[in-house]
Amino acid sequence: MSKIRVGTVALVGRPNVGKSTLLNALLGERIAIVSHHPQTTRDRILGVLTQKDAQYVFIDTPGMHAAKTKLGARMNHEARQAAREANVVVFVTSVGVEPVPTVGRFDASLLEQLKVANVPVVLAINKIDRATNKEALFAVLEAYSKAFDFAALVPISAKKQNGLDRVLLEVKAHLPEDELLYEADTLTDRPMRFLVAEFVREQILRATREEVPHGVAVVVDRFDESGKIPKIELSVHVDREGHKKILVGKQGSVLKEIGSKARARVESLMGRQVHLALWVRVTPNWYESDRGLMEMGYIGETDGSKDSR
Ligand SMILES: Nc1nc2c(ncn2[C@@H]2O[C@H](COP(=O)(O)OP(=O)(O)OP(=O)(O)O)[C@@H](O)[C@H]2O)c(=O)[nH]1
Repeated sequence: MSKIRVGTVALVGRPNVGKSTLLNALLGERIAIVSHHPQTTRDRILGVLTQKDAQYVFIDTPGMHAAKTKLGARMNHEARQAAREANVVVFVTSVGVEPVPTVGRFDASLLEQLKVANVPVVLAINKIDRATNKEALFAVLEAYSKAFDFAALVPISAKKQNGLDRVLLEVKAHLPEDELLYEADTLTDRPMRFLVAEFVREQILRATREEVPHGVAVVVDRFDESGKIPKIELSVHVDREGHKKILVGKQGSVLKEIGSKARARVESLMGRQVHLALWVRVTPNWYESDRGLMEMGYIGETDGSKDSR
């Protein structure tokens, strides 16, 4: 097989800057979950994009942030790890309606961490579609280029799919020459049951907005493909009784909507009809204990102690 540019690319940035939207736009498929809530992403998602002359293996890192809970510490750890392992980092930041020509405190501290990682970093300034004052973007670019020695600086809109080819081009320039890591038609290495749980979690975050925060975990209890129509059963663990009430809604209306929207996404990805059943269970403080995190699949048996810092 002839050699092309191949390597891993970590998407790093504060919560809510649009990393998952960017990943989905680059892949042309919605794998990562997107919501208005910060810190939607909890796991690293491996998405693979294969083009004629390059294969990009993307890691979608959870937004790095000050750790308040064990789950937070876990996310920080994953993000740093991803940056260390990657051939190239795409550092995503975003601008508002009126772009501010300074590097925020959060971004500055993340960039400090990246200096240590010593990998090429491409800056993607996202959400430029929101900026009414486009001129102000130049000052933003200048501020960032003073703060860090970026391999390239690219203004983008993940939502409107602007600037994405430029990002890929700049990333490709720093990927090593190698043979394909994955078959050309691979989209993700994540098992379908993981994606199904993520799709349900996405719909929960969308349906409940601020009322049910991040104390929610989705676990697949049964994934049975033996029949004509696959049967998937999931438990939704919430922190307290009040959250269960909100999630279920009047006569089950909210849960029904979550289930049917998630099912539609699963069916579209699997290309076939599925049965999907959801149960809501109250499991207080699951995210504050190693055991809880382990049971929900956020940490493995061996790394529990490492992340209890
Ligand atoms: N206007 C605009 N909104 C965007 C753009 N990209 C993402 N968004 C929105 O920003 C919000 C956060 O997007 P996500 O992709 O979930 O952000 P994230 O960085 O993955 O967030 P975490 O999972 O918290 O790390 C969503 O409401 C997106 O629709 C963009 O280019 N323009």
